[in-house]
Amino acid sequence: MGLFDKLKKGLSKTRETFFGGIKTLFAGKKLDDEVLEELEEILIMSDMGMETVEKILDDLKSEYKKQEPDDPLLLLRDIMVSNLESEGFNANPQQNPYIIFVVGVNGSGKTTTIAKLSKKYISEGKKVAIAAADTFRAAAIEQIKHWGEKIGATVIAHEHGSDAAAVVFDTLKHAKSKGKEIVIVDTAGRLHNKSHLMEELKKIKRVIEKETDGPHETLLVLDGTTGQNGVQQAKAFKDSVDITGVVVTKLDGTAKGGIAFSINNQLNIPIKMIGVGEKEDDLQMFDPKSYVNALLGVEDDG
Ligand SMILES: Nc1nc2c(ncn2[C@@H]2O[C@H](COP(=O)(O)OP(=O)(O)OP(=O)(O)O)[C@@H](O)[C@H]2O)c(=O)[nH]1
Repeated sequence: MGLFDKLKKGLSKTRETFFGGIKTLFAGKKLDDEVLEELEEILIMSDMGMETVEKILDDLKSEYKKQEPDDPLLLLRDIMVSNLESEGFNANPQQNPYIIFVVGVNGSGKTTTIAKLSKKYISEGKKVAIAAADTFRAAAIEQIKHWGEKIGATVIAHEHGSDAAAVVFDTLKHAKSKGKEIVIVDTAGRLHNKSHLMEELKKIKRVIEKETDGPHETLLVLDGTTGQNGVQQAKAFKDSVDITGVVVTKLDGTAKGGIAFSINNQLNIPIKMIGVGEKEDDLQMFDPKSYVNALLGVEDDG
């Protein structure tokens, strides 16, 4: 199965529940008030966020008048795409080591994301070191070690319960002495309380800043099924560490695929990757056009 087919399959729940209905709604009709009202309802239900829905509708109305398109669905597609911000995969970063700091609550898909990213860099011929800095959970250390072995990345780990910042310090030292071009830092998603967690993340960040010119990327991994709660959670992370990109996972498990727009808009952070299933290839680099095509059931025209 090709990447787009995987994406389409992963987004079938949200397409079948909400977005797919737009095609039928538009078929052979003029975009009059009634059609636009129904469209508005679909978009709101998809968790897109009111502000984005209004912006998309305004753009659609004015462009529809101007362009009189044969296929308004493609016009809507283009407008939706312009409301999503993405940032490509930095395959050949100039900084060495290039440091990717990964944060997010437990269970959001951090480990899967780290494994996938490491694999991608390894396939680009880069050497990868992973800091097992979620020392709060013994299982997390084991899980990341297991992945490291599987994909050929070195994992630097200390004992369960040890100082996370010290693990990061050692990983940076290792990367510099062994010529590892990419360092990925796994972190805890839950400590005794939220402020404790945020303090730990800040401490790790200070270590990275002191030892290198990084972090070069700070990725927040967000479970797409948590909807608006996830967006609130993201704000807390954003306030503590500067998030440079979001990874939205488990989009296959939600009917509300509009959440990607909401995240983009409310947080003002580009989406880097999305997860649409549990298999390795189901975590994809985020491409707004393919995403919207898959939502609307439009063929991918590149
Ligand atoms: N359906 C689906 N499941 C996913 C996706 N991404 C991750 N998962 C699953 O979600 C669960 C949690 O993923 P992990 O990568 O272990 O998450 P984590 O944030 O590292 O969690 P901890 O190990 O608990 O800290 C696993 O069972 C994954 O297989 C996705 O895009 N879709």
